[in-house]
Amino acid sequence: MILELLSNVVPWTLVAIIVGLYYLNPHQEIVFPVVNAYAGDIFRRKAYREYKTNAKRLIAEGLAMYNGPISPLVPHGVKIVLPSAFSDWIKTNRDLDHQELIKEEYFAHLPGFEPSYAVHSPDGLLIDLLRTKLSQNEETLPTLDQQVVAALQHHWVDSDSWHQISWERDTTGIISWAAASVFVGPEKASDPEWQMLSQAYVRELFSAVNELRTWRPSLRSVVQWFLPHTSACRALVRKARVMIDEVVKRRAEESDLAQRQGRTARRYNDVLSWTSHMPSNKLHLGDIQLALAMAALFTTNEALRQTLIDLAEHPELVAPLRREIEESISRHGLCQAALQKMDLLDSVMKESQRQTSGLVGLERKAIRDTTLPDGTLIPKGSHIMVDSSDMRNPEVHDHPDVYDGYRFVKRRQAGEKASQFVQASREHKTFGGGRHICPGRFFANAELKICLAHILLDYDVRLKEGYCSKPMSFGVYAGVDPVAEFEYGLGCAKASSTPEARLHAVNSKERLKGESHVPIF
Ligand code: HEM
Repeated sequence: MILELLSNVVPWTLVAIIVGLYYLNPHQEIVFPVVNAYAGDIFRRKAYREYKTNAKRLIAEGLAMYNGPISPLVPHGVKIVLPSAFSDWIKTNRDLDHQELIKEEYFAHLPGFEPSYAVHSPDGLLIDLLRTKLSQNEETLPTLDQQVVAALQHHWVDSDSWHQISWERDTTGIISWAAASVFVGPEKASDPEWQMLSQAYVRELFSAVNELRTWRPSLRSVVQWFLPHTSACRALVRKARVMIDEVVKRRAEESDLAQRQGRTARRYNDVLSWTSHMPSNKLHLGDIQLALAMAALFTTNEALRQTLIDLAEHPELVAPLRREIEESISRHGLCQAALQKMDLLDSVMKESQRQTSGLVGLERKAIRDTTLPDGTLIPKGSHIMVDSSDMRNPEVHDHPDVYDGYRFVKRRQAGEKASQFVQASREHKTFGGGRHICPGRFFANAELKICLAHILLDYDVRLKEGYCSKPMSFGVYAGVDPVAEFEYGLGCAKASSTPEARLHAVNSKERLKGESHVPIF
């Protein structure tokens, strides 16, 4: 009886849900011709598949069909419009593959960063992470800067001739490896499977956020089971949990063995180890890892990319920066104290941040009716954004549109208290502010300085001749130029200069690698 009832009701309920979803689907009207919208593809799974496997063909066919902007990628419901400049770029880029397209995907998703999706650091864990130093019995584990060197050696081409960067591989790869060495530990930092997984999760999550935003809030909890990016996120979470459980198990076995042999077990100093020993933690350790990757990768990567582009555009900064780095590391190697002495590098990084954050930043939702001191009422549920235009305000910065690597050194010398990279202020809100100010900024600072120190001492950088890079604006947001034609070479400029200069470069490289020093993490 019950079965009979169910068999009558269930199909009709399903049909009603599907029809309802179809008509309620609030996908926005797309102004430009869409090249992969298929009839009946409600959840855009087919569009997603096409995008994943045939993006190159989709774009080529789209461009052949329409001579103007197209929206080739809609699987997640986000319009990715390729204006003519991009069309040209795509036409001339000989080997466009999925990796290249990810650039478009990710810059279209910049607005996806919402504090509500960020992990909150339980018990100040992250702060601990960022401040802690290694203790004695951990010297066998690679330090953060050794991991950066390994990542650079792995990803960047070791050649004296100029080489065009692949942003996806050559910067995301470094940042992700460096961050993983502190988050998940040495076992997985360089593991390509973990690298692919954590980077894919970040991409899928931003896409999923945008994908969900195209549906009414009341439907999101249902459609999330069917949408491609949310499904991909769930699959990646499952995989991450398995991988992290394996590491935890292996560490436990290693510790048991050491105990049985009467040795002191190796002590890991990474988020994985800390969270696994934290009784109050109720989250799966794999979930914490993914949440951290989400908060740390995109943001730090953008900062590295913009700084590299600015250095390439301002070669006059390179020599003083190299000098500063060499002087700072000459006594103790690349340690925390050395990083603190790199004032110019700090200023350059902050100035580069100013280039892409000059518009409007943080997004918030009012959780109750709130009246501001001047009487303005912000009704509950309103989405508000914090105006960051002071970063480009001539009353705050002299010649705000000019890139000045020394800007924040000068402000610091003039007695300004909030001019360091990690400091947030009313005028400079790239790390947010108040209770939720980014707890990862100290780590980002160290990671970026270490990466840049190695890059500056080992490589020469430049933009392809004639290329002029500009940050990209997306509505109220700004992001790093995703297609900047940036080149690097192992001592190219030095090779073409004097033999002494070349020797000097080699010496710096050896000094960075060889000297034993107090590790940072
Ligand atoms: C240059 C790199 C980075 C930038 C520009 C950045 C920016 C931000 C911003 C704007 C927020 C929101 C703050 C607010 O709501 O007021 C935030 C939050 C957060 N960031 Fe970062 N971040 C960076 C790197 C990192 C790194 C490396 C980590 C991890 C080690 C991290 C972990 C977090 C976490 C956990 C939060 C949430 C804090 C909370 O909600 O209480 N961030 N970040």
